Amino acid sequence: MTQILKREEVVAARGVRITFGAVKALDGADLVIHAGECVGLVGHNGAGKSTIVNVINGGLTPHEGSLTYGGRDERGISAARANGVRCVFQELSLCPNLTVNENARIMHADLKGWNWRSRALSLVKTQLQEIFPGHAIDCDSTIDDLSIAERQMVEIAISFAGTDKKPKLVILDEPTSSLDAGLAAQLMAYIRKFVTEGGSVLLISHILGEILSTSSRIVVMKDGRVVADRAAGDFNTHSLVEAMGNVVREQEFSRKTTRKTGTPALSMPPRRGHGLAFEAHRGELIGLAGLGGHGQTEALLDLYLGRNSNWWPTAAKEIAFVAGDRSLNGTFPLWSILKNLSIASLGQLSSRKMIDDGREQALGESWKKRIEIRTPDMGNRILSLSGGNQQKVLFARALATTASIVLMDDPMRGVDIGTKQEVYEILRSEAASGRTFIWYSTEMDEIRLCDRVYVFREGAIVAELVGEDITEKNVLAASFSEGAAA
Ligand SMILES: Nc1ncnc2c1ncn2[C@@H]1O[C@H](COP(=O)(O)OP(=O)(O)OP(=O)(O)O)[C@@H](O)[C@H]1O
Repeated sequence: MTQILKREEVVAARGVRITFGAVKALDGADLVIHAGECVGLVGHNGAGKSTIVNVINGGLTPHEGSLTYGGRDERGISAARANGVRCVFQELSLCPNLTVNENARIMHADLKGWNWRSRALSLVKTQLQEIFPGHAIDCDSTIDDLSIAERQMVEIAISFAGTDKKPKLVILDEPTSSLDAGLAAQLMAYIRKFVTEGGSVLLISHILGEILSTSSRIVVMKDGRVVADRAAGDFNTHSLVEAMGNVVREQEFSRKTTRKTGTPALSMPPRRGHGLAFEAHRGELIGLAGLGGHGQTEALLDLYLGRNSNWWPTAAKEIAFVAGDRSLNGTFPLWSILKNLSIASLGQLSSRKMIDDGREQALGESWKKRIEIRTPDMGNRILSLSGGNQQKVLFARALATTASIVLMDDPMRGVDIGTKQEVYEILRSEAASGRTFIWYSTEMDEIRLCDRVYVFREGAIVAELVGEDITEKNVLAASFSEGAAA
């Protein structure tokens, strides 16, 4: 610890206050980052993590408090950039209609002159290979053609890349939210190496395991303030959750052990003409597992839209969907939080074709309390919410419907641990009352909560795991084994 404090100060924000109307996003927060350390930053949804990132990155000027780079008082995005600060935002910020190398050019202004395209391409390719060895991203693609995980990987690679010199500090705001466990482990290994070589990383994540295993120091935020700042070795999961202001609850779930019987609520023949067929029965919690990008999202979309040529949902409106890419397919950015929540339930909120405002407000208030949507007013715009709180609204939108089947495409992305525990309980009790959930998750802890799990590989279902067989070892074995479904 003493050694860390003696290191060069890369950036220091002290006593920072930022308000948005009535909301105190930062209420006198301090964050100092030194060369050669990975600082883990954790806190509940809406604690102020992304806001302090925006301050350090020069995008927001503190209403009060000081900000220095290397001890010098400077302001603005270009000052941050000139001081070697790079940021991978929670809402990915690549230009979707440009190619990978064109995006690299935007982030690295010095990639100019003759042949810049091939230099940009080789910069990204080299960096991707260094962070995610063995990746299969086609770097000639337009960003639109990449999956959300691939976009996240490209943005991370562009941020760590250096045309002449490496960045001093890379801020990663929930960098693994769309990555599967294997890719997340590769990134964590790279961060450790980067830090050992003298670089600094500010790592924000709700996955406490990666914070504990990768950070040298952990800073905990609550309601716009730093409430703990200690060496990572001084924390364990339990103490970290407590410092965040949550109670650790043991997830005691009794899985359904009965075999599938009767007519399935939803079914689908083997995908890509091989592997196993898919079936979901009433009241089941079905997990879709496997490495990210192996066809789980496509399977959910086929189930929802009935695009599979051999199958058609009998009553599509009986199915609700929680989209995986919230900014692309989830939120209506110009609408209020309440309208975003109620849109899928208008039928039940209307009488004589008119929406009943009172019932709509009541629906909003009940979900606001139930999963703690942190806002002073549900009439505020959805984009005024922190990322995790937006995700909660999408989740509530699906659960508030009367749909008997709920499809979920990695719905807990960026949701804090306290809310996750709450949501797991809601899922379990709704399943017990007959709702069927089909849940793609990149987190093994969530897959373990399911009654039955289908493991995907190269677009097909290669294994079905039930009850006690749902283990990380079995999921990984099926994900990698050539003939798993044979
Ligand atoms: N542009 C904005 N307008 C109004 N309120 C905002 C705006 N940006 C952030 N806030 C509010 O500031 C608070 C802090 O938000 P912030 O995004 O920093 O939280 P966070 O800790 O990053 O949360 P998450 O874990 O969900 O990403 C929240 O209450 C949020 O609603």
